[in-house]
Amino acid sequence: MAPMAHVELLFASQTGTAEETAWELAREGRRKGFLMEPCALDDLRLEELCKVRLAVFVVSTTGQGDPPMNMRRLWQELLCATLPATLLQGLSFTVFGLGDTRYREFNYAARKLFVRLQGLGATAFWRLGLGDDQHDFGMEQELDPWSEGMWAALAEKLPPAAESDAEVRYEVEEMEQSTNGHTPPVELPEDSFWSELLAKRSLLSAEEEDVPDVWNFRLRLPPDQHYLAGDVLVVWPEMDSVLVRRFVVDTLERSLTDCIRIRPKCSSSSSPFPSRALTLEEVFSRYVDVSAMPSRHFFHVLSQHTPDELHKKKLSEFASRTLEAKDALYEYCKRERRSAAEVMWDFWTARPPLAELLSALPLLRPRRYSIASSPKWAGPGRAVGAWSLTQRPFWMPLEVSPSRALPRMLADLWGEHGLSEDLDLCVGIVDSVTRSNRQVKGLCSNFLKNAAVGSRLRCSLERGTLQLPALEVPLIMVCPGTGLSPCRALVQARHRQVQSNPLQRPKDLMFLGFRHQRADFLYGEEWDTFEAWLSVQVAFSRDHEDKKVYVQDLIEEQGPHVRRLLDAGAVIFVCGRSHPMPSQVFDAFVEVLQHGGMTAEAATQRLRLMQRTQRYICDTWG
Ligand SMILES: Cc1cc2nc3c(=O)[nH]c(=O)nc-3n(C[C@H](O)[C@H](O)[C@H](O)COP(=O)(O)O)c2cc1C
Repeated sequence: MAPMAHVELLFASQTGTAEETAWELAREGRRKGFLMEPCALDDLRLEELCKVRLAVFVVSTTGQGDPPMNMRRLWQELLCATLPATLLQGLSFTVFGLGDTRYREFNYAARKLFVRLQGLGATAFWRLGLGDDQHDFGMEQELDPWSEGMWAALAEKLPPAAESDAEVRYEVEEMEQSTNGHTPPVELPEDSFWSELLAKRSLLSAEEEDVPDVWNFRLRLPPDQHYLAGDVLVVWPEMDSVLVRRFVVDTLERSLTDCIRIRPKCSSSSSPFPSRALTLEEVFSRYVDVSAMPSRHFFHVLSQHTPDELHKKKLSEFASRTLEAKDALYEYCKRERRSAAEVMWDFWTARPPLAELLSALPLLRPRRYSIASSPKWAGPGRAVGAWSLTQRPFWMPLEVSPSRALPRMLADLWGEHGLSEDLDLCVGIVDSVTRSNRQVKGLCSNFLKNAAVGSRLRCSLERGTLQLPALEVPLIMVCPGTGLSPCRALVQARHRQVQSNPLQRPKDLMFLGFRHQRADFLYGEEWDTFEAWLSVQVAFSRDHEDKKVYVQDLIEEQGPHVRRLLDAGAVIFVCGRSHPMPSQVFDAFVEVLQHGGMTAEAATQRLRLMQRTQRYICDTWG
C-alpha cells in the first residue's frame, strides 16, 4: 500500500479546544488517507516551518485578540519586519480559527496568521475558516463545511493513500496489580513544582442568594520559585474522588487499583500519561477529565461499542453532521453542560475498550489564576495563621504571624534570602444550576475549596500580561469581581514603590465592582491603606433600588480625573470576565474623552493606539 500522504497539522490553543479540534481533524484525515500529527506551533522553529510544503493551522484567539501562549514565540519571529517576502513561498496552507463573535477582535489570531503567511509568500490552498463559540451548534457549524472543502482541496494537491481505520491515540496494556501497596510518586509536569496550601477562607462577609462564593487561598512556593506582581499561577487540579470511584467502579465496572500502561500509538507523539504503570484511580483522577463536556467524536466512539440498537441510533445521531443532529446534541449536551461521565451513565450499554475511550475523552487541563498578591508584601491582608509550623522561626509564639510580629524590613529580608514566598489566589467557586435544574460544579475551584490545609498542589508559574509601570506613569485599573486579583498584586507592589520614593505621590485610580457592600466587597478592609496615592471607586451594582451601577458608570462619573490621568500618559489595565465588561468599559472611556471635547472617532482612535502600544491592556477570562 502507498504510504500515507503527510500534512503538517499545527495548532495554537489556550485552553485546549483548538488542540482537540486539531485531533478531530487528524482522525478524519487518517480516515481519508492523510497522515497528520497535531503539533503546537511553538514546537516548530522558523527554519523548520520554511521546509514545510503543506500545512493546516488550527488557531484560537485569547485575551482581547491575542494569540494563544503556545504560538507566541513563533508568531514574534514571523512578525520580524526584515524577513524576506519570499520566505515561505514553498508553503501551501490553510487556517481554521476558533473564536467568539462577542469579542470585537473576532478570530484575530487566525486572521492575522492567514494574512502574514501570505505576506511571506505562502499560498492558501483553501479559504480561512472562522469558527464561533456563540453559535448554538458551536465550532462545528463552521468546521463541517470548511473541512469538507478543505479535504477536497487537499486531495487535489496531494493524492491521499487508501483510507485507514479511525485513529486511536493510545495503546493500553493491562498489567498485574504489582504496586505492592507502594504508590509511586506523582510525576510533575515540566517546569512545575509542589506548593503547600497554607490557608483558605471565604471572602464573603454575608451570604446572599445572588452573590457567587469567592475564596482566598494562600499557598507557599518552594524556595527556588519566585514570582512578580501580575504573574499567573497554573494549577493542576485532581478529580473529585467520589466521581472517580463512581466512574471507574459503577460505570466501567472496574477496580480503582487495576493497573494499565498507556503508550502513544505513534512513537513520535507526545503523551499526557507517564510511561509507568498507572492505576485506574490515577488515570481518572489526574489525566483525563470525565467531568468535562465530551466532543462529537466521543459520541461516535460510544456508538461503535453498544449492542443496543436504540442507544446506537441515538449516539450515531448525536455524532452526525446534519442540522437536526447538531440541534439535538446542543439540547442534550451543550446547553445542559452534560459531562462525559453523565453521558456514559445515560448510555449504559456503550462501553468502548479503554484505548478507544481514553483516546476520545477530554484531557484534564490545568487552570490559570492571576496571583492576587505581591511577593514580600507584609502589609494588610497577610492573615494570621498563614505560616506553616515547619517554617515558623523557633522563637516565635505559635499564635503570632511573623509578618505582624516583625518589622517589615525583616520580613522582606527573608524573602530575599532563600525563604519561601507565599501568594494569594482569589477564586470564584463555580457552582451553577442548568435550565433543567442540574447542578454543575467547576473542577479546579472546587478542588481548591475542598483541598486540606497543609496539602500539596501541583503548580507552575507563568509571566502575566500586566506589569507595574514606573511611578511617574499614572495607573487606571478597572477590575470588577475577581478581576481584582492581578490588580491587588499590583497595588501592593506599587505601595512599596511609593514608600521607597517618598517624594513622588502618584494619584492612581482603581474601579472595583461588586454586588452588595455587606456581602461581597472583596478585601474591603484593605483598600484604605493606599488612600495617600490611590483613589478607589467601588460600584455596588445591586445596592441601589432605582438602577444597577457598574464600573463603567463610575468611569464616566470620574471623567475629569480620568482625563487628567490619560493626558499625563496613564496606562489602563482592565481585568475580569471577558464579556461584556471590557467592551462596555472601552465605550465608557470613549464617552469620557468625548466629554473632554474629542469626537467619538478620535477618542476611539486614541484608545486603540493605546491598545496597540500596550498602554491599554486587558487581562480577561471565561
Ligand atoms: C479569556 C478569553 C479571551 C478570549 N478572547 C477572544 C477574542 O479576543 N476573540 C475571539 O474571537 N475569541 C476570543 N475568545 C474565545 C476563544 O477563542 C474560544 O473560546 C476558543 O474556542 C478557545 O479555544 P482554545 O481552548 O483552544 O484556546 C476568548 C476566550 C477566553 C476564555
